[in-house]
Formats: sequence, C-alpha cells, structure tokens
Amino acid sequence: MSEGAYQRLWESSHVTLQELLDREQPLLEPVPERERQSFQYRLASLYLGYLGLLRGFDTAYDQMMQPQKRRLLRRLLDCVAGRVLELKDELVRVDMSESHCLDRVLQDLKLTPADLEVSIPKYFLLEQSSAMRERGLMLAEILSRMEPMSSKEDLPGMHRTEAIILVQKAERARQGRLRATFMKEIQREEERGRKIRDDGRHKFSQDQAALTVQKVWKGHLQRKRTQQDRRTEMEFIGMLPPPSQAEHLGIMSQACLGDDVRRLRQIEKEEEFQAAMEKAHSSLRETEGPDMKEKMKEQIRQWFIECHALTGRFPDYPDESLGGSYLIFADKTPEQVRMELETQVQESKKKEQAKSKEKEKDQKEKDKKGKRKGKDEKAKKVEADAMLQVLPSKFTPAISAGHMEYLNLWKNRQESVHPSQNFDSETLREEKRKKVEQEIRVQVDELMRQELRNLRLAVDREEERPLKAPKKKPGKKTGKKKKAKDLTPDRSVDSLYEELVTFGLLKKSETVALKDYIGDCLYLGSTLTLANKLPMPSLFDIRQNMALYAVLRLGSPDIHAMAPLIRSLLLVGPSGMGKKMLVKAVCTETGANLFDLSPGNLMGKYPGKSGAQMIVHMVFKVAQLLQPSVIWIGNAEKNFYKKVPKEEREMDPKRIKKDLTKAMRLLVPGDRVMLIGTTARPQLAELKGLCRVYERILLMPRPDYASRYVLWKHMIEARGFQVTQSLDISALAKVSDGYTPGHILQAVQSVLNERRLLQVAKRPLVASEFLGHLAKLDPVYREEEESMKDWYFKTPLGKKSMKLSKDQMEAEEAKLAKEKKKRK
Ligand SMILES: Nc1ncnc2c1ncn2[C@@H]1O[C@H](COP(=O)(O)OP(=O)(O)OP(=O)(O)O)[C@@H](O)[C@H]1O
Repeated sequence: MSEGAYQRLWESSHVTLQELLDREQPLLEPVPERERQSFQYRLASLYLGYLGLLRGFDTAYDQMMQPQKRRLLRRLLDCVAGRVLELKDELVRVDMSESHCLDRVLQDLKLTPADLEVSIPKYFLLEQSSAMRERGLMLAEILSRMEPMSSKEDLPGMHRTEAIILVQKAERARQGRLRATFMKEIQREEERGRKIRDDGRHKFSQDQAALTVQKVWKGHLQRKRTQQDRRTEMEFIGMLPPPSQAEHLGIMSQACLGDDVRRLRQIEKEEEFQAAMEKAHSSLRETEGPDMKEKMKEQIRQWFIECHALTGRFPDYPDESLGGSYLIFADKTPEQVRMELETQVQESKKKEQAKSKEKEKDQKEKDKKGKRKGKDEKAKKVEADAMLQVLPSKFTPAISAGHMEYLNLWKNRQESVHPSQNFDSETLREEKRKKVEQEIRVQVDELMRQELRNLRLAVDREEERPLKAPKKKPGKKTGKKKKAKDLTPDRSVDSLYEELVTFGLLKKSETVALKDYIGDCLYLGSTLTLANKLPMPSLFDIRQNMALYAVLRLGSPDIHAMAPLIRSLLLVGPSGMGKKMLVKAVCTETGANLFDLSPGNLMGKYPGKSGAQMIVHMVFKVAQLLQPSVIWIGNAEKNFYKKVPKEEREMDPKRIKKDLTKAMRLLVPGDRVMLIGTTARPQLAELKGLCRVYERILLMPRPDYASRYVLWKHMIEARGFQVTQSLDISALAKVSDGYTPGHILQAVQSVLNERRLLQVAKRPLVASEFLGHLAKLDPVYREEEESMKDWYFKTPLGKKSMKLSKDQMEAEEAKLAKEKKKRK
C-alpha cells in the first residue's frame, strides 16, 4: 500500500474517532439497573469501535513514514489501547464475567468475528528488537556455559562394542523385514497366476469389450467433471480455499517485503527528522533567543510595575513548580494573575475552615442520631449501587487532544492522494520555538526573581518574603511508593541474572505467537443468555483476554502506567488446554523474560525461610529492572494447599506464599511485571489466599464444537496436509467432544507421520484414522469439569455472576407471574 492509502486510513479512523468521542459523554450518566441490557449494548458497541480504531491506528503507525504524523499516531495508538482496556474493565463490571456475548452487537454493526480480535501493536516487538537480541544472546551464552556439564550427566555411557552390536541388530532386522515383504509379494504373484490358469479367460466379443471400456471411461470422465464443477462452485462461494495456495503465499510474502521496506525508510526519515530538530533548536536559540529573552524581561518588568501601581505592593513571583512566569503569559492581565493567586489562598483557607466546622457538626449529629443516619447511608449506598455508570476515563482527554491536533494541523492539508513523506519544517520550527521559549524562560525567571528582590529592597524597603511552599493535602499519599528492603544491594543486575539462569529460575521461552492459540468464538452467546444459561468462555475469549490483560499491558510502559492495574492472572483449566502455551505466547508477543517460580522448580533450591525470601526478592528485582517480565507459577494451587499431601511435604510448596503475597502488593503502575499462575486443580487450594494473590481468574473449560472444528483443521494443515472433502472434519469435531486441544494435537501427531504424508496422494486421509488414537486418551470427564465450574462460582467474580443471573431469573419469573395475573 502507498503512503496515500495509509493517509486515507488515518483520515477514516479520525471520522470514527469523532463518532466514538461523541458517544462517550452519554455513557457517563448513571442508568438504573433495569436498563442494564441497553447499557451493556452501548458499552459493547463503544468497545468494538475502539477495537477497530486500535487496528487502524496500529497499521497506520506501523507503515506511515512522515515522522511528525507518526509521533501523533503513536500517542493516539497508546491512548486508544488504554481506552480499550478501560472499557474491558467496564464490561467485566457490568457483565460480572470475564467473557462477553458480543454476537448481537457484532451483527447489528455488520462486523465479523475477526473484528473482535485484539490487534497487538507491532511496535511492541519492533522497537525493542535490539534489546531483546542482546538479552537472548546473554541467555544463550550462560546456557551454553552450563550445557556441557549437564549433557555429560544426562547421557548414559555405552561401550563401542555394545553400540556396534546394537546397530548390527537393527540392520539385520531391517534386512529381514525387507526379505519377508519380498517373499510375500512373490507368493501372491504365484497365487494369482494359478487362479487365472484354473478359471480360464472370459471371452468377450469385440463390441462387448468396446462397450465395457466405453462405459468405464465415460463414467470416470463424468465423475471427474462433476467433481470439478462442484469444487469450482464451492470455491466461488468461498466454502473451499482456492487451489493456488502457492500464488496466494507469493502475494503475501511480497506484501510483507513491501512492509519491511517501508519500515527501513521510516528509520531513514526519522534520522533526517532528528538531525533537523537539533539544527532548528540551535538556530532558533541563536537567532530568536536573545530577542525572546529581552521581550520576556520587559513583559515581566511591566507586570511588576502594573501590580505595584494597582496594589501598592510588588507581586509574589510564581514558583518554579507552577510554571514560573509562564503563569503570567497565559493570556491574562497581571491583575488577573494576582487576583487568582490571592483567591486561591483565600479559598483554601475557607475550605479548611468549612471542613473543620463540618467535622464538628458531624460529630454532634453522630452523637444525636447515630443509628438512624447509618441506616439512611446504607439505603443511599444501595441506591447508588443499583445505578450503572461508566467511570471517568484517564485516556479520553488525551485522545481528544490528539484528535484536536489532527484537526488543526493535518486534516486540511489536501494531500490525501500524494501525502508528503518528509517532515514539515514550519510545524517543526513552531514546536521547537516553544521548547526554546521554555528553556529561556527558566533562565529569565532566575534573573527576574533576583531583580524583584532588589526592587523590593530599593522601593518598599522590604526584606524578602518567604514563598510559601504549596501545602500537601493531608490524607493523599505522595508519589513515593513503599519499597521492599534490598537484600542484594551490592550485586549487579548481570550477576543476579546469571544466578537465576544457573538455578533454572529464569528460562528461555519458546517462540509461540498468540494467534497460534487456535479457537473460535461462541456464536450463540446472546441466545444462551436469553435462555438463562450461563455461557462458558470460548477459546477465542481466552485468547482475547490474554491479549488484553497481559500483552497490551506488558507491551508498552505508557499503557501500563495509565491503564487499570492488573498484576496477576490465574489460568484455570484441565491439562492440555494450552495454559503453558499462553504464558509462552505472552512472552513472545511482548519480549518479556520468563521466570519460573513453580513449586516443582523450586524444590531443593535456596532452602529455608531466608532462602524463599531470597528467591522472591531476586526474581522480583531482576523482573522489575529488566521489564517486561512474566513470572510463571505452574500448579499454582500448591502454593495455597489447604493440606499439603504427604508425598509433597519434602517439596514444601507453601514456602514462598507469604513473600509472594508481599512482593505482589509492591508492584505499582509502570512496573511491567505480571504473575501468571496456571492450575488444573484449583479446588485443592485455599480460596481466599489464592484470590488475594491472583487478581483475575480465567476459567478455561473444554473447547466447544466450533473451536474443535478449527483446531482439527488447523492442526492437520499445520502438518502439511491439504484438507480435502474426503476428510469429514465436522464428524471429527463432533466425536471429539470432551477432548482438549492437547489431546487433538497428540492424535494428529501420531497419525500424520512422514510415512502417512508420502501415502496421501494414493490414499486420501479419512476421519476414522484418528479415532483409534483418540480413544486411547482420557477425555475431560464431566465430573471434573463440573467441579471446576463449581469452584469458579465460589470466586468473587463467579459469585457475583451467579447472583446476577439468579436475580435476572427471579425478575423474569415475577414479570411472567404478573402478566398471568393480568390476563386472568
Ligand atoms: N488452542 C490451542 N491451539 C493450538 N495448540 C494448542 C492449543 N491449546 C493447546 N495446544 C497445544 O497443546 C499442547 C498442550 O498444551 P499445554 O502444555 O500448554 O497445556 P497445559 O494446559 O499447560 O497442560 P498442563 O496442565 O498439563 O500443564 C501444547 O503443545 C500446545 O501447543
């Protein structure tokens, strides 16, 4: 695509953005509980709108070359991603569930399930590729140093003679098998010859023979034609992929190449822009700087004089933290500024007085009617709770500002067909002028403060008035965060990193893309909800939640700092549901380090209480210093065992529980560290402790039909087999109910080996081949799944969800009963 195409994409994205911003305000107004459905609908459509925008801005930011436009796009992209995360939180709050049935909204907005996909900004990986490469090399180097020792230990020793005997045995067996097949073939040939001799030959007349040959040939020809026609029709209506896959792949790789070339040119343009910025800065400082300085000084002096003439006193110079003299230049007269300063002081005084009075009054009233007031408050609270409302967003002001900048600067440039890829020097000078002005203002402020002191002394004979520092509001904590005691103050990050790798606490993550976590969405979610059946999350929902909760947050520091904070996730599902795969995918998509704090991995390492403390300290310290990081705990239930089983007592799985809980509390917005626990038996854990550490719990029930269908198809194709009509995937999906993706993968791997791949041209693949292997595996039994669901409905969100569905059912029943009464 050309720059013009991306420019048009940007323009259309802003049209959508304008519409979405217009729909933000009405959502802030509280809505009564009975309008929950329409509220959900509005929220969901806004969420889908922002998801689409995220995709658009990501593509435009990834491919546009003009550096100034890219800067604005980057801001917009981060803010839109943040807004998506905020809206997801709102959806969870309103739906009381981690998965949402958006099928109806999707249909109304004429969108497809692909539009539900959360696009992961490409810059997450592209912009930190060099840091990731460096870290990867360091890890590989440490691992290679460790390998020789371990490989020596692992390999069982074998004598040379023994090895030769083993090879000879295998070779003799192979030759024997070959000879046996050969002999069998000869026998069969002999048998056939004997049979023909015994039966004698059929005697056909010439016409009869010709007729038989024609019949067979014409039948074959027609069958072939019909098959071809059917295939063409299916391709035409999009039910079958086109046969020329190679051509399609060629086009795709060419497009990718084009994208890479544009990225390289982006770098060139950025370098040009950086050089121009430096040049503009220095030239502005030299040419316009002195004039600016003089002008500012004059203006400030004028302000001194006017203030003195009006009030008889020289004004207080605004503090550096308030912006210094910028406060005076912000389109206000000196008198206005002085008035504002004074009113501010007076207001704060008044507020304090009012507060102290109120407190006294409150105290008195409390004494008088303590009980009644308590009741009133409770009633009010219930009333407020029953109202649905979206919380004010942190991102919409920034999105609006970005949108305004686009409207003012870029919209009316008339360059949608051939936009310029070079930077705009006029805009650049304008921006730099502001920067230079800020720099000079700091110097001028310093000088003018001194001048003001001198003036006071000379004119009013007044000594310096100490400037009151702005009072810190009581109760509100300052930005300082609680810090844990550093147990390794004299150690470098590199040495800690090496130690963690040596002890196997920091691992090399396999490369798995999140899109390879296959699964389809739930198409009938709304219908199920209407029938008062709680829909279970689909694999698609799980992939989407991982993208939202983990990838988007860990990928960008700006998003993490402002989005609702989520420090930990717990993936709960039977074995083979792809929990570990998702952890690896998060690391791959964000370039995060993978720390392994699974109880099994900690066995025998750093013994004792202080050892556990040291493990947690080191892991969290390195994770924070080299963020983004994922701390994975497999079999997470073991840390919170209600009762530790006898055979696991030696492992002492609960030893890091206390330190882990403490360390998690110290993570603040901006610390891109996420704890991801995975468990298949959460019932064994003490619920309270588990829910305290893991803020979000994602339940992964067995896949439904739609997901199984795409899983079979994808996994068979991934092994190099073209799915043909002879293979009934629908039947496979139907009979594999109860099996996890891991089971399906195992069945596919054992059936589709290299030998079978060679035979596929002669012997097409059929569904029954997989059944034997599938039957050998244990499915997820109903009882197991039910107990997992029961457990989930005891978690805080599960409880709320259960209550909501009960309330809705009761309300509906009451309504029906009322209608019945009316009819009677
Ligand atoms: N949705 C999926 N799409 C593609 N592959 C999948 C999917 N789910 C699981 N797999 C594959 O199944 C195999 C088993 O997955 P994984 O080991 O991640 O499961 P798990 O839930 O962590 O199991 P356990 O609880 O036993 O540790 C992996 O090879 C993974 O790649």
